[in-house]
Amino acid sequence: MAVFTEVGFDEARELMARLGLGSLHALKGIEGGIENTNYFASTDQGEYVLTLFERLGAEQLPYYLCLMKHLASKGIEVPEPFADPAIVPPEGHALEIPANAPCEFIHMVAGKPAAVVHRLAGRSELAPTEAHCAELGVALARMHIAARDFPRIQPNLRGLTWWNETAPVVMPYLDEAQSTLLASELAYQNHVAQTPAFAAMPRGPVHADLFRDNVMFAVREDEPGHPPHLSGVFDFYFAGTDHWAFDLAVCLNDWAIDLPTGEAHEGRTAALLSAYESVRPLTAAERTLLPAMLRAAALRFWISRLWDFYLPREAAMLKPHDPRHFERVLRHRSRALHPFDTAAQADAPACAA
Ligand SMILES: Nc1ncnc2c1ncn2[C@@H]1O[C@H](COP(=O)(O)OP(=O)(O)O)[C@@H](O)[C@H]1O
Ligand SMILES: N[C@@H](CCOP(=O)(O)O)C(=O)O
Repeated sequence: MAVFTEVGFDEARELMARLGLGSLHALKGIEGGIENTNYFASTDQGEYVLTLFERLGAEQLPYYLCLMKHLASKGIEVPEPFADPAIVPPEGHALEIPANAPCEFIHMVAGKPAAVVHRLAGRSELAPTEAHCAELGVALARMHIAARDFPRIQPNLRGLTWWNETAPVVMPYLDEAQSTLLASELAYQNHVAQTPAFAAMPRGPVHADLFRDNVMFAVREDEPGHPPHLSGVFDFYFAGTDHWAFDLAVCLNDWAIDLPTGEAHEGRTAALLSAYESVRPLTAAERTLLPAMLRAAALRFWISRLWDFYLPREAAMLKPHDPRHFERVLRHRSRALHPFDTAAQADAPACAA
């Protein structure tokens, strides 16, 4: 992440003590990421991550933090958030809890809503092999299934509505070819969203940003000297209720893409897909619409990168992502054949692009 908001050592020390996490001895701003302010916080009891939410309001945060808690309780490797013992969780069904009710996982730090979670062991694998993609595919499908009974609902805030709102904001910065691509792809995705196949695809809580840099791999304690395995998934702050196939497409567009060209890598695509399907086979509607979802996922990150690039925020440490990468991915995806077979391409909705 970037450090958008500086946190004083004394304020962090008081928070860690209040949460029962021990005595703070180091607080270090983290350079990766672009959405929130993150610090590694080391205490005499362990290693933690302090996140200050820069754009998200306190009414959206319970969804993310309670989802992480829900997944952790089902044995999915995610950072578990720490509760303020002074806040009593509201009773009743999650859907009946008012959005502004106090949430035990949200703390105020430097005037911003914040969370403290466990620091996951390991490091991200930024040059994934087919084996890494296969581990990711299994983890993603297990996560979808484990989240099925999560009782809260919150739309993907970076979904179709946001694309429609944000495209006109970035359009003035684009050249003619880019404007044409953006407008036609948006029209295509609005069309896809009206189709029966779209309505038929299964939905649930999805991560929606499960890129290489949001997954950790670590050597297992009982396998010293062996290669690292997937040890955890983090950064749930774009999660929302959306189609599982969209989430799968987000992963394929990062893990199974050749970064210099933006083209799909056949072996990594096959590894990720077949591993995912070894846990949860895709439905017929998902198979039909996977090419459209791959385009949707490319469009989503092209728009957000354009937005971050041309309308940047102040930050002490910020490395904006390159929007041209997802423009290239989108151009390839809108030309590509179906990842399963070419016959199924004919079943996909008419393409306006
Ligand atoms: N729970 C965690 N465990 C270990 N490292 C983490 C954790 N959360 C964040 N990080 C580190 O912080 C970096 C930025 O976090 P990220 O959530 O991607 O930020 P942002 O929300 O701003 O995109 C990650 O690349 C990772 O190195
Ligand atoms: N993964 C997104 C950006 C979101 O930032 P993250 O650091 O929270 O993953 C992209 O690559 O555009």
